[in-house]
Amino acid sequence: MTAPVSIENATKTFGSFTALDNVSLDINAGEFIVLLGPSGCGKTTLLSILGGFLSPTKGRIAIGGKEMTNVPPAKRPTTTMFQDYALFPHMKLKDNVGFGLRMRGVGKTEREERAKSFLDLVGLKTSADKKPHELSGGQRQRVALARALAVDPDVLLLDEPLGALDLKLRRQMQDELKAIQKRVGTTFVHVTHDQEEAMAIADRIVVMNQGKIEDFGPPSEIYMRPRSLFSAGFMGEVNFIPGKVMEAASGRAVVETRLGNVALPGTCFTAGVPSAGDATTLCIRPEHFRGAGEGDAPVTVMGQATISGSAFFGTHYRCHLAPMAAPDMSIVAHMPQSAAVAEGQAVALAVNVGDIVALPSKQA
Ligand SMILES: Nc1ncnc2c1ncn2[C@@H]1O[C@H](COP(=O)(O)OP(=O)(O)OP(=O)(O)O)[C@@H](O)[C@H]1O
Repeated sequence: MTAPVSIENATKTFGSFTALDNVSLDINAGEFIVLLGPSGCGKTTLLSILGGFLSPTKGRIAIGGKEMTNVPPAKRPTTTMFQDYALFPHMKLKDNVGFGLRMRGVGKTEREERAKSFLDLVGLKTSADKKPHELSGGQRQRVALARALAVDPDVLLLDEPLGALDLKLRRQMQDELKAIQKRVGTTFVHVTHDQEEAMAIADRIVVMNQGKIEDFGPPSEIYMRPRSLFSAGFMGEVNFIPGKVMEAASGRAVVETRLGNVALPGTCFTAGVPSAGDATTLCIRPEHFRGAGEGDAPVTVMGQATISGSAFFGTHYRCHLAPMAAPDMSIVAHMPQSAAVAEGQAVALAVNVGDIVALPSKQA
C-alpha cells in the first residue's frame, strides 16, 4: 500500500534549542523522498515525527489525508527501519520477516507465505531457513527491508539504513533499494547525509540545514538549479563568485564581479530576480567551464586564467585556475580527458550563460 504525506509548519524544540523550524512538506503517494543534510540538521527529528516517536511542538502531520499528529507509532500506517536494524539472531529468516505479521495475529501459513514472497522480493527466497549469522551485511540489510515491508506499511521510514555498509556494497544496495521501492510502490522517506546516495535513489530530495528546508526537488533540479547557496554547496562541488547587481530590468540583470560584468537572463536567478544593488553570488559547477567557441549556446567569458594545478580523474582533469583579473581567487574547472593540460597554461573562463545560477549572497 502507499499514501501521501503532508507536513504543515512542523516545529520541534528541545528546551531552548530548535531542532526543526517551521517545516512544511508535501510528499506524493509512491514517491522515494530523501532527507539530505549535514549531521544535526534535523533529519532524524523529522523522520521521528513522521513515525510518531516524537510529537511536534507545533504543526501537524497527515498521512493518506488522515490526521496523525498525536497518533502513536503502532497505530500509524508507517514502519521505521533504523540503521541498527537488529534481526533476531535465534530466528530463521522467514520468522524474522514474519515477526511483525505474527504480532498482528496473522496465522502461520499466511505468515510464511508472505515472508517467503518478501524474501523473494529482496533476492533471498532460497535462504528462508537460514539464520542471520549465516548472511553477509548486505544480505542482513535485505532481510531487514523485507521485514519492514512485510507488514505492508503505506509509508516506510528509513534512517541511514545503509550507513553500516562498506562503500561498494552501499552503492549496490542503493540500486536495489530503488528497484524494490519502484516494485512495491510504497512511499519511502529515507535519511542520509551522503549526497551521492541521495542522487542515486531519490525521486525528490529535501535539502535540510539547521532545522529548515533549504531546497526540495528532483536530484537534477537541485544540482542544476539550486535555490540556496547551502543547497548548491552541499550537492557537489561549486565555485562561488561574489558580485553585485548593477542593473535589473525586463527579466535580466547585469552582475558586477571581480572577473568582469556578467549579463544574465532572469532564469539564472533561481531564488527570484533581484534589484539593483543586491549582493548576489554566481554559482558555477566545475564541469560548466568550457573552451571558448565550443558549441552554439550563448557563452560568457570572464577573462583569462592560468592553470595553477591539475589532477587526472580518469573521466576529466580537475584543474585549479587563477583568474588573471583576480589571481588570489581559485576557480576549480574540469577539462576534458583529451585536453593538453599544463601548469601555467592560459585558458579562457568561458561558461554557457544558462549554466550559471545566481543566488542572494545572504539568505534569510
Ligand atoms: N532528545 C533531544 N534532546 C535534545 N536535543 C536533541 C534531541 N534530539 C535531537 N536533538 C538535537 O537536535 C538536532 C537535530 O538532531 P537530528 O538527530 O534530527 O539531526 P540529524 O540531521 O538526523 O543528524 P545526524 O545525521 O547526525 O543523525 C541536533 O543538534 C541534536 O543534538
